[in-house]
Amino acid sequence: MPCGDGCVGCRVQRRSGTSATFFPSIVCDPAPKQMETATTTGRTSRSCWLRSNYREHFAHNCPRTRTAAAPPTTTIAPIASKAVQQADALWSTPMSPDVSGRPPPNAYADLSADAVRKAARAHPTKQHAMAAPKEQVAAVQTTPDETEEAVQTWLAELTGKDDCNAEQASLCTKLGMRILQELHDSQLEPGTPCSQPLRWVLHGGPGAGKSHTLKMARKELFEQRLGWTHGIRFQVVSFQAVMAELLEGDTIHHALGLDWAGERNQNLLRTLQRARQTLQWRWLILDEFSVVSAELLAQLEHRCREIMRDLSLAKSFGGLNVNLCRRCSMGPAHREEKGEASATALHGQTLLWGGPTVGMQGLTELVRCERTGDAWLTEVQEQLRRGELSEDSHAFLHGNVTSVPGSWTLGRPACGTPACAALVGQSPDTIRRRERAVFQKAFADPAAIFATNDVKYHVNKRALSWAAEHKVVAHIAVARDVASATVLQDKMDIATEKMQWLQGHDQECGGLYGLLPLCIARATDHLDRQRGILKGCQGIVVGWSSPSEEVTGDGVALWNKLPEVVYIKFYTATNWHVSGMPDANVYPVAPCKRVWFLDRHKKYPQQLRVWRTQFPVAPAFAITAHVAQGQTIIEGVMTDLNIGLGRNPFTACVAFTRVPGREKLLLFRPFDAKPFQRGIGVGRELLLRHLRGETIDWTALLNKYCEERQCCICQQRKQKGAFTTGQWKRDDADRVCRECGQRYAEAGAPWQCHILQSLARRSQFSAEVSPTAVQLLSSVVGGNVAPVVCERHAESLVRGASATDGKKMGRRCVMGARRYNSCAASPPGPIRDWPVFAPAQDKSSYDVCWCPGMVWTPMSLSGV
Ligand SMILES: Nc1ncnc2c1ncn2[C@@H]1O[C@H](COP(=O)(O)OP(=O)(O)OP(=O)(O)O)[C@@H](O)[C@H]1O
Repeated sequence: MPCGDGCVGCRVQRRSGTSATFFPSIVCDPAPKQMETATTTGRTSRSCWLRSNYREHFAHNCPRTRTAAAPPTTTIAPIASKAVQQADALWSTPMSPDVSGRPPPNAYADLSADAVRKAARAHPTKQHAMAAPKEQVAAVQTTPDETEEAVQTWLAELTGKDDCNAEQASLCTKLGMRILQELHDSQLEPGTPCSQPLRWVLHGGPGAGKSHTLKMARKELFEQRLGWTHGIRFQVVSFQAVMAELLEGDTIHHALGLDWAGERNQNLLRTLQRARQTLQWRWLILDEFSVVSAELLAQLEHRCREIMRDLSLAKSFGGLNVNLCRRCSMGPAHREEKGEASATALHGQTLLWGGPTVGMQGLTELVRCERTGDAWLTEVQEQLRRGELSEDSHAFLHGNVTSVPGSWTLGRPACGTPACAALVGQSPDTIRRRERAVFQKAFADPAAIFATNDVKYHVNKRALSWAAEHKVVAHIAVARDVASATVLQDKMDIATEKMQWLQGHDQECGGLYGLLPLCIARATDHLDRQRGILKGCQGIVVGWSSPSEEVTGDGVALWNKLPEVVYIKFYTATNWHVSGMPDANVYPVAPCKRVWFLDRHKKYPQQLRVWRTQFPVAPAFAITAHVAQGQTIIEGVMTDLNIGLGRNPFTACVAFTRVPGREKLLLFRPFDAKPFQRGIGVGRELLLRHLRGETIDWTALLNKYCEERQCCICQQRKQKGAFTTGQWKRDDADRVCRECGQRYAEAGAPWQCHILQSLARRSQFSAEVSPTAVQLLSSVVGGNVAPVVCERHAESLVRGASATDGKKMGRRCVMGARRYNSCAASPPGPIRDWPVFAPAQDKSSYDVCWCPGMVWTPMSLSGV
């Protein structure tokens, strides 16, 4: 993050009273505290950024709106609206007058959309590396280069390589040794037992070079030295398509044919086809497995057993060598069907925790951050990752007072930059203004990475300022919403309604934008696997077939009717060319139609159906952290660490760790340090220790984290989850587990007697107050004392045997009461301190049996 006019080396000094404060990073205008909530309020916040433009346009184009009186009122929660205002303020650059009403040249207007689309459907001129060939030859292929010598030469060269550090070399050696072992095994006599496959984990912090190492091993060893082909001898998979694209691999689901739809027979057929293609797989490399749930890992393993030629059921992953690449970053992004969850999750966990025979055999840890040489940034990244953000780092990030100095040494900025020296003595506001001027210019283009889709949606408003800055007209594709007959009956003013739909969140409208600015775009679907245009793939709109209706003004052109295609130049791993197109990597994207429901929050059946037609792309000014995983973004990143206490801090860390240096990082707004100071769950560290082969004191951990308490009914000791919160918190011995409670509730006897501790039917509780007890109490307090019915307790009596109710009520069954009364002659505790009850005025008000809990409950007696 630069100080002054772009110096990257120092932290700008500013005077504040007697102490010097520093600005290592740039933070845009401090936002009010409530902004935090805006991040978490979800989708209540709506963009109104084009409303006025569109309203005007709509009024001229839709006859029904001319008579429609009131403009639509969009309700925006006050807190959320502040977030919108801030985004608007940041990117509300006025449109350039030069471009107003002047459409940009469209070199693609004359192309025939149909012909181009037909050409795009044909196979790409160059096969994209990522997509596995549709049908591999089933016959076993041998590669002549597959020799021990080839492997050993490569291993020997590793030591002299500049781009391979010691830990990375250690993993490469591991892979190489395994290949040598397999080559050796292939020489053995048939029937001789072979060595165990390698199941290994590669772990490291952000930017440690995990993907780099895997790529190196794949390209240099597998492909160049051994002549292996991806998809035939080895497979690289990842959970998300964008991650897979980065590694030139494939998604887990696609590569292994998971979750196929259709008939079972069809699936079996496809499984057979897949098995033919995977006949010679020897290696499976899974990147970013920290976002893979235990269920999916189990499914993957199961599918490997199904499709691999090794028929031994005892072998995990069907006898494949498996390399899992892991970052301690985010939680699983994937959840499986509930029905199967527990069984498959357990199996998935066994693969990690089960030890070398069934699971992972060990791990290699990459400890050096290779992405950035910025020691300060690396330290802050590590603090964020570990959940141990120091107060000083937090203060540095906000330009607040710190307890340690930055670059200010010996009365001058240590960086020696004149621009930084000029800032000395300036007011904090001036410094901030100048810094903002620097960052706003520098961060006009870079992607913003956010934890959730909601904030990301607002940041995409940058499209208008981007267009103004690049002196082009901002083209907005207006979605076409066709309402079903039920909607037309239900909604009286459909024109006004439609305007509001256009401003809705794309996630709620079939994943298609209502108003879609077309400049920098990102595919929201897999548009063409062969060419690597997958979900999340980025590109720039370069042209379109002429739209029939266009309204221009203020540097914005609204397309009332969508063009047949827009031409987008996609940045894919490999280059390709659609015949008939003037440029490489330009792809025609046609609008698609999706269904969404106005009453989506209602339980099924949803009836208010709307069909939306729009291009399946989104503005690419902002992406979610999940999409950004695994990328190194050298252009810079804008991110938001203001995530609120409930969110996962690791998601925010992903954005923070994508950059090669602090000057490439912009924090969207101030953030609270607390979510980043809560440490990380013990599980992550434990798994690492387990994989390292360290001895873990499981008994001590069980005692600490898996406390057990006894159920008074079944007498079994159970963990917290087996009790309701109230029962778990009980400090007496009458705790009842969920299972017992449920059993008694089903039998119609959910009320617990505090004397016998058993559960009983309501009829087993007497409606009479024991005369012995009244007599006893009267003798103690020296007057006519009668128990009083407490309506509050009476109410709780019928609700069941919760711990709190039980305590208040002192509920006892008839037998329990008898037993109590028989020993009540010598009640525990100082009798004189017993509470004195007002005499009952009207016995008829005693409609509930055991109301005077405080008098009758042994707990109350002993408690006073
Ligand atoms: N040994 C090395 N020498 C030089 N550069 C390296 C080395 N290892 C990795 N890099 C570079 O560091 C950057 C980060 O590497 P990579 O993306 O592989 O890290 P990662 O561990 O996968 O990161 P993350 O988990 O954050 O996605 C890349 O630009 C890569 O080229």
